[in-house]
Amino acid sequence: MTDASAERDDSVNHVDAGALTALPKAELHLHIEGTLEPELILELAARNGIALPFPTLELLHEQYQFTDLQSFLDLYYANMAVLVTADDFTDMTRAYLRRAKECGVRHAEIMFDPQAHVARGVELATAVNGIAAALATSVADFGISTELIAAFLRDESEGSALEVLEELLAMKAPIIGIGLDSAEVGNPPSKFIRLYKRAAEAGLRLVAHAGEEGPPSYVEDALNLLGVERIDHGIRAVEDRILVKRLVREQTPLTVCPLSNVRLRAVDTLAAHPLPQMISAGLNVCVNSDDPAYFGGYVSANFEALAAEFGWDVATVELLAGNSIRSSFASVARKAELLAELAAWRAAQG
Ligand SMILES: Nc1ncnc2[nH]cnc12
Ligand SMILES: [Zn+2]
Repeated sequence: MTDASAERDDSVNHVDAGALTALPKAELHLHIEGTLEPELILELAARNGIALPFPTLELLHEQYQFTDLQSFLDLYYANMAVLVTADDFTDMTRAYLRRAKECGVRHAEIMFDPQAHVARGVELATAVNGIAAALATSVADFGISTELIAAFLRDESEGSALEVLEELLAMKAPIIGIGLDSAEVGNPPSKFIRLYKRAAEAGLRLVAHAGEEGPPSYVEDALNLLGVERIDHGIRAVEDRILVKRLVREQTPLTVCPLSNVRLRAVDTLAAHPLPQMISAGLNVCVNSDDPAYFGGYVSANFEALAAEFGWDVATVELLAGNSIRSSFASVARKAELLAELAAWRAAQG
């Protein structure tokens, strides 16, 4: 990391860590299974009598060094073995909401991976009901409005995704939309045209991971072939000037996850992250934590690392928080409430 403070212009209104955690924000790119902290993994393993390959905190911590997306996914899926009962899913979700509250998150759109649980023999209803129980009281318990998104595994078949989607619809699962995640390269959006068509027919909102490790053409295809409203990551879009122009013109939300990108080596260092370039280009970007238990921090940690690295001022973090709120699937009234909170935060910064 470069020493951004050495280059700071004191006339610029920099933001301190306290202000960044108080900043009212929405988190739009968050995998609930990626919030399973090592301590909770061990606790749930003990509760469910599951023998883990890495049975101590020390051994588990040693596994958190990733070379790419797949090396992370291997551990992420293995650790899900501890999620057995609905209470396990509820506890995991509540633990996230507790931490999100400390980060100033006021609205969260939470992805879960239904196929990953069904494949382990966990009933779909167990996962859905467990997560939904925590979300049902998120406003009362944590002051956070929430939505749930079912993310489908792009390295599985479209048929498998369609089967699970039909089951979710039949059980009236409280999902607002669908997403697409897991191993990107070699699994283009074109594999999932029927899935997204079915979800759109069912009135669901559409998002997809694209341009994390995959090429800019995956971002374009997610828009053109799947009709997504929001792109998760999208950082490789910057490699295609014409695509950037389109994304700026259409103000397509890109849910960027900087610490994730560094830990999964999508970028070499935070200093080399394209986010400042994306902001300058006029792209509709926001900051998110992706899988915070694996990538060194929750959403405030992302803001803090970025603000330190790039010497951000109040106006920049306000823009990013505003983008997160405006790009959410929250109601018009809720967005207005959160934007008013953001304006109050701005006024308090002087
Ligand atoms: N960053 C990520 N990219 C793709 N799939 C994921 N599943 C959980 N985190 C992911
Ligand atoms: Zn993700």
